[in-house]
Amino acid sequence: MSKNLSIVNKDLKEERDKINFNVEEFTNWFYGGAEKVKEKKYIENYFLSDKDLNLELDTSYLSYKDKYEEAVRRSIVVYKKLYKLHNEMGGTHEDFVKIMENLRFTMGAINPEGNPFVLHFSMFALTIMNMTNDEQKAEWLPRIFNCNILGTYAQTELGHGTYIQRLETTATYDPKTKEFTLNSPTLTSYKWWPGNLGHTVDHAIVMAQLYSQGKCHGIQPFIVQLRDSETHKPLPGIDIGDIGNKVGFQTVNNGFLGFKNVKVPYKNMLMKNSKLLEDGTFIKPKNAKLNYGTMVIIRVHMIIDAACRIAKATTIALRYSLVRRQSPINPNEIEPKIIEHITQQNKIFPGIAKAVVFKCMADYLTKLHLSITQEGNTGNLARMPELHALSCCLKAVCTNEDAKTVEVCRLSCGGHGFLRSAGLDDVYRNSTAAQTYEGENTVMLLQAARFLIKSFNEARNGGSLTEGVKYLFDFIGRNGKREIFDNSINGILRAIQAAAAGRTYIAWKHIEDDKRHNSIEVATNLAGVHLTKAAELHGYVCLLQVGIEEIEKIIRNVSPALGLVFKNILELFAVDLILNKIGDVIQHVDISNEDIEKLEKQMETLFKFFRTSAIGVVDGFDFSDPIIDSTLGSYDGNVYENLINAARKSPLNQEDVNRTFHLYIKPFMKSNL
Ligand SMILES: CC/C=C\C/C=C\C/C=C\C/C=C\C/C=C\C/C=C/C(=O)SCCNC(=O)CCNC(=O)[C@H](O)C(C)(C)COP(=O)(O)OP(=O)(O)OC[C@H]1O[C@@H](n2cnc3c(N)ncnc32)[C@H](O)[C@@H]1OP(=O)(O)O
Ligand SMILES: Cc1cc2nc3c(=O)[nH]c(=O)nc-3n(C[C@H](O)[C@H](O)[C@H](O)COP(=O)(O)OP(=O)(O)OC[C@H]3O[C@@H](n4cnc5c(N)ncnc54)[C@H](O)[C@@H]3O)c2cc1C
Repeated sequence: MSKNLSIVNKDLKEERDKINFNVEEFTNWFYGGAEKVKEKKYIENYFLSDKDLNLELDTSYLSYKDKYEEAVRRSIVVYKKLYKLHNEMGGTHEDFVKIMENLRFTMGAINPEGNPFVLHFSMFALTIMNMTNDEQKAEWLPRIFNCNILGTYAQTELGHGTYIQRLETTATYDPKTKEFTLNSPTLTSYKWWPGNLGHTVDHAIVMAQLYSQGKCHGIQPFIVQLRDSETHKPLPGIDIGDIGNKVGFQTVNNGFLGFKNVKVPYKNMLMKNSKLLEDGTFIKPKNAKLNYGTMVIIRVHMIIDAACRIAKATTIALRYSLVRRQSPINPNEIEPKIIEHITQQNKIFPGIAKAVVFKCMADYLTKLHLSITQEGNTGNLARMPELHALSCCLKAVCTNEDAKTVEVCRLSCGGHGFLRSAGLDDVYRNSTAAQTYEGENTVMLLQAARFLIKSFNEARNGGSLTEGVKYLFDFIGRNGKREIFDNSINGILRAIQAAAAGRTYIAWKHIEDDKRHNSIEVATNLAGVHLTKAAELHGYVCLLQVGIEEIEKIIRNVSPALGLVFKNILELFAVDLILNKIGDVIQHVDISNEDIEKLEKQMETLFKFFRTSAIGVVDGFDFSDPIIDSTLGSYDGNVYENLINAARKSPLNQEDVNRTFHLYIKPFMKSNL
């Protein structure tokens, strides 16, 4: 890829010259302030400029094994530097978090197919931080942060990923020896999928059914050593390995794991929530779902990941669309930049708006998570179900939108979008993986729908509702009358709320009707399609509601020019949403054909305004060239030079004649068949 930033493609330069707001001001908002941007740039450059990383090597051409080994090598270069930088910065916990936050983006450029240590610093560390008692923290945390041990989160099994109550791994306690014995009684009880498990880590949090005093007490977390600290050989009774090639995440080293009479000391059961006394007496936690806490944290984090993947994909698609010229609109005119085709704007502009609104949602959810966790630490668990429902719902809606948007961006780049060097394939693979991991999206929507149906019943009975679902009262209050549409942002919000509430009502009624002949569980299953649609619409309500609230605040705090851009983005998001959900809206809102045509016209007007701001916004996402890593999306826009340079690096082009010519092709051609 061209490194010369001074020679920017003239079409792209012309676009940047027209930007009428301060791009830096947008960047400062996106990263949470000028200081954070400075930090991000510093940390990014600190790692990416390291020659030992050998980033010139295009790992996509390596074999599966070589890719993994290179990913481990690069990660170790990074982690060594991480500790050096951490010490230089002052060595506090806050410094560590700052570096880790920025590393999330940087690591994508260093190991594009995934990080073989990601679970150590995320789910493993977080579980130990949040589910242990004080002695356990003192014992394990220093070893984790010094990387004396490396760990993962081993929950999913061959037979069960979703319905974790039925995990089959057993941990049987013996009060005489004060040990648990871990076993995998069936093939389906083998752990399957945990990231970094195959050959990288030597420890894991293992979720297993606890048996004590002859009773099963449900799934509990245990810290288990899997490999010898010196030789890295699997310990006796441990059957462990890599699960093989996947659609993506090739270097994450997802693994399998079986136990045969593996002994684990008493102190290794995580005891913050459930407790087991040394004599084997089990003490229930205040809420059994506290043991699911790590999944909730990661689901919350996944919203910002989705926003960033969309931001990256739209940056590539837009920059390319501003330099690619094809197909005159007026027959006698020069070929326009492809962005002039309105359908191209329709492919890319709503995606940019989604990245911004998802970022608002990520900020909101992160704050909510913090406040509900603080309440939890004082023993008040009342809002746990609300957080669970919201994080499930938004994890599903945002990662579904993410995968769809990234794919549309790829399509918007035509043939070149299909090249690996375009940089969209890993983004897409990571997006689709996110639809499955940390809770499969349909299942996540069904969890959110449980909360909606409960809230609907509560509303019907005149009970109280949490803020985010109060719109159900409006629906019930209308008593079967349809919401009257008005074409304002709040009008659009009310329309989507009416659609979400209406679909919740349909699902609720479906269940009530079916309950006459079936159990509640069967009736709920039969209403499943309505339930997932209701939850999805609820997710959009949350996004729009939070988008409106957050963007109103932002507009009050930024320059008028940037404020207009945010207003434009919010309207784009809202109008795109209602047009995409018009079928659901029509069912529950009094909206005329003229209203819909007006919305369609409004979208065109919004595109017109956004046409000049779009490049400023994607530049404002501030992905440096090594991070964007795309022939089509580099800052200089020298797409064609980038493409040919990347092609020349293909291993096949390192010699004029490939040996297969002499081995096979020539003899075949000379054989006269
Ligand atoms: C220092 C580092 C800092 C930061 C790093 C941060 C981020 C890095 C970001 C990303 C990198 C991370 C990862 C890399 C990539 C991949 C890793 C992937 C990991 C995994 O996939 S781990 C495995 C994940 N597995 C799942 O998600 C399983 C999904 N299934 C479930 O969650 C449960 O089975 C399910 C569906 C919730 C059902 O549970 P259960 O059967 O027990 O419940 P019931 O149906 O009987 O009852 C439901 C009932 O329970 C309530 N509830 C359920 N969960 C919760 C909860 N968590 N909190 C509160 N309440 C809960 C629910 O509301 C129902 O209540 P009701 O009965 O309706 O009243
Ligand atoms: C890339 C990747 C990384 C992963 N990393 C980890 C890790 O580090 N640690 C770990 O423990 N696990 C990990 N996992 C496992 C992951 O969490 C599970 O695969 C996920 O939770 C889905 O569970 P499942 O595979 O059992 O799917 P299933 O539940 O078998 O899903 C199959 C189908 O059944 C449907 N279905 C299942 N239950 C219901 C229901 N109740 N109602 C309606 N439909 C239903 C689903 O919607 C889906 O369509 C990872 C997975 C992937 C893909």
